[in-house]
Parts: sequence; C-alpha cells; structure tokens
Amino acid sequence: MYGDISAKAAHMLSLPKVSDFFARLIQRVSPKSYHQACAEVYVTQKFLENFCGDQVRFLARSFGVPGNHLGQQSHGFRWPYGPVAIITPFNFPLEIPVLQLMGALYMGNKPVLKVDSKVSIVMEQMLRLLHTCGLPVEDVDFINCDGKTMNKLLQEANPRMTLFTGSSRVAEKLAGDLKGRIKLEDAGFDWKILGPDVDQEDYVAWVCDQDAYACSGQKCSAQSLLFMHENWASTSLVSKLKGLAERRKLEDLTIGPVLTFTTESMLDHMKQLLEIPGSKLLFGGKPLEGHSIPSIYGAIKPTAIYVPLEEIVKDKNYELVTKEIFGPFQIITDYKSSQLPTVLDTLEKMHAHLTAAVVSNDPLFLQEVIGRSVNGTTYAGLRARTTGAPQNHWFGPSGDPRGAGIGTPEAIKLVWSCHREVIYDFGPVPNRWEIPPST
Ligand SMILES: NC(=O)c1ccc[n+]([C@@H]2O[C@H](COP(=O)([O-])OP(=O)(O)OC[C@H]3O[C@@H](n4cnc5c(N)ncnc54)[C@H](O)[C@@H]3O)[C@@H](O)[C@H]2O)c1
Repeated sequence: MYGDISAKAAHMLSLPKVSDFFARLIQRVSPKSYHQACAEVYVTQKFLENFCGDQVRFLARSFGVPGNHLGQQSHGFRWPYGPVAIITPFNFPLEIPVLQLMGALYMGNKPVLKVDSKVSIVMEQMLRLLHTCGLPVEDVDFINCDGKTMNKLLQEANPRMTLFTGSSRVAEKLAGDLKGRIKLEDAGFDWKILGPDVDQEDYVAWVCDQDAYACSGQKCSAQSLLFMHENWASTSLVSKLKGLAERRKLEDLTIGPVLTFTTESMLDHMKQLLEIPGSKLLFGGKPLEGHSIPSIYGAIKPTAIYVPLEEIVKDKNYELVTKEIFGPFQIITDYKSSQLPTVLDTLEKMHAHLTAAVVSNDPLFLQEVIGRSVNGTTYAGLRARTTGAPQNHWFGPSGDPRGAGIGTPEAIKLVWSCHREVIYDFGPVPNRWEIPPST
C-alpha cells in the first residue's frame, strides 16, 4: 500500500503546478530563494520515487540462518516500534517531515508528527496530498503545538521511539526526559578543509559561498568553519568568496531573515570573536538595509571572520569559535602542512559530527583527514561540499549512539525499526531421546 501511495505522491509532486505550489508555500514560511525551495520539493519527490512498488516491502527484508538440528532456524526481522513520535525544525518544512514520516510508516509504525509551528502549514498541505494519494487518515496523527506542550505529550504518551531533528539543547533535554528512547539529528557545526592541492579556484569559491550562505546559512549542514591550507590562503579565494557573497540580495531571498538569532545577537557574537588577537572581519558584519524584517528576527549580510588557528585551539576561545550561529556566518582560518594535526584535534573536540568536506584530490591527504575524523556525512574530493545532500546520500551525525539518519534505506531501517530474532524450533525431537542428567 505504501509503495502505491509513494508512487502517486511522487507523480503529484512532479506536476509543475503542484511543485510550484509547495515551493512558494515553503518560501512563505522559511526564508529561502525559489531555487532552494524547489530543491527541497525535488528531493522529496525523488525520495518518494525511490520507494515505489515493492521497495517498501524490501526495506523489511528478513534473513534466516540454519540452526543446529532439523527444524531449527533463526530469522532476523526488522520490527516496528509501534507508537513513535517525530519532531522536526523550521528550516526544511517539507523535506525533513516527509522523509522521516514516510520512513516511520514504511517500517510499520504509528507516528505522531510535530513540525515547528512557524512552518507547519506546509506539512498540513502535504498530508492532504498524501490522503488524496491513499494514505489512511488514521495512520498519522498530526499535532500543532509549541515545544513545551509536545514535551508534555511525549512524557505522558510515552512513545517507544522519538526522532528529534533540531537544536542540541532541546535534543539533550528530550534524551533525558525520554530516558534515551530517542534518535537525534541535532546541531551541526560543519567544517570544510581545503587541502594543499589548489585547483579550480572559481568552483571551490562558489561551493564555499553556497555552503555557507544559501538559505541564509540556515541549514544544519551549513559551512561554519573553513580551514584553508596556506597554498589556498595565498590565492584570491577569499576575495572571490567575498564577491559571490555580495551578489546575494534580499529581493530574491538569496540572503534573508534569520529566524532564531536577532541581528544584535549575531553582531554581538561577531564583536566577541573580533576581540580574539589576530582575528579580523573579512566581509559582511553589517545589518541588511532597506527592509521591514521584524526585530525579533535577524538580518545581516553574509559574514566571514578570520580567526588564527593558534587562537581557535585555546580553551578560552574554543567554545566561542565553535558556537553554531544558525545564520549567514562563518569562521575562516588557515593552516600550514605542519599544523594539520592541530586542525584534526580541533575537529575531534567538537560535540556534533554532522557534515564535513575535505576539498582535495590528494588521496594521502584525504586518508589522513578521513581516518582521523568521524562526521556522519563527509564529502571528499575537489568537488566536496557540506550542504545539498540529496535523497540518495545518508544524512546524519556519527560518533553518537543516538545518531539518526535520513533518506536512504539504511537510514530508514536504522531509525524506524529494531532488530528482532525469532528462532523457530519445530522439532522433531530425536528418536529415543532421554532426559539427560541435570546441568
Ligand atoms: N541534524 C539535522 O539533520 C538537522 C536538520 C535541520 C536542523 N537541524 C538543527 O536544528 C536547529 C534549528 O532548528 P530549530 O531552531 O527549529 O530547533 P529547535 O530545537 O528550537 O526546534 C526543533 C523542534 O523541536 C520543537 N521543540 C522545542 N522544544 C521542545 C521540547 N522541549 N520538547 C519537544 N519539542 C520541542 C520545536 O517546536 C521544533 O518543532 C539547528 O541547531 C540545526 O543545526 C539539524
């Protein structure tokens, strides 16, 4: 049934008037350009296509292992949890809830879904589309409420598993309240390392601009810390990046409002960073002008701040430098080949290991960095990026047993089902079997 529902929903989302409707609806509540909103609809549509026909059935493929005697065999099953909850943030109002909701349903669970209330109209409309495509209305509960109410609902209803996507602060609170029955997709302070082999400067600068500033930096995968090898530091990469960042404009939402930080709090953060010896403003650092964005939101120009590596590693600066600013804000630093171990230690100390990019085509360099880091979604190679994971890449943090994933069959199986082994043992009991001595 879910294969059929997915096929119909994928077809509907592929109709230009439907995809345009959802892209515009996303734009109304989550500030991003039309192109970025369309990409969200496109990924959702492709995901649904991936689980048409018998693909849902195959997700629950079991296996059998022969036993010790005739009639005995063990069967490993992917088993649903039953009652489950899904909590999703504001920044991907369609993609995150649809992918997680369908994953929960594909594996046989009964989910209650709560999307950030600022943006939940998108999912409300999508649920109506899914109902039209055959989703039984009683299969999903959809609740619109604030975080506190949801917290109470979870504690009282006691779902067997909750998937939380959002900030680390709320993630940690829920992990305690729900006694660990939770999987997390939490904050990302995502890094990119440019290796010693300089090539394709324009391309690399463009990817850096997209990674740091598309959706005004409000992607959990956004580039927050860029390490440039000294070979890159001596190119015009930063000035190219500056040029690209300055092309962004409010009119088409290639830069726009920040929903969870005010302008003042981002500029304050910048001031604190600029007090670190040797740090400097590379570009941005000013409020956006000529707009009517309410002051409870943030509006700043794409911003980059240089902080020397020697200062980043100091205990007194580390927390400040690696604080996630969910906006168009990044730290840039540089390193010499001899400082690579320091760079790697800096990464190791981070608490969230979500996405990363190692921009190099030098296999030994890649090996060194990948072998000593743990990020769940790591792009490696000259074209490496931190953002833009499509439905066919696992996306999720690593290095934490609570870490969830989204999108791929592996992610769905891991998050939305548990392993169950049934050992069939039909007999026959051997002829002339006698009760043995007690053991
Ligand atoms: N890892 C990922 O895949 C991923 C994806 C997107 C966003 N994020 C992260 O999400 C954050 C931004 O999103 P946000 O500001 O909406 O996050 P948030 O943690 O404030 O809110 C996320 C969701 O949790 C709800 N919520 C808040 N308090 C709650 C509580 N006590 N109990 C139950 N639910 C509660 C909110 O209403 C919302 O629906 C960033 O830190 C970003 O990195 C992570």
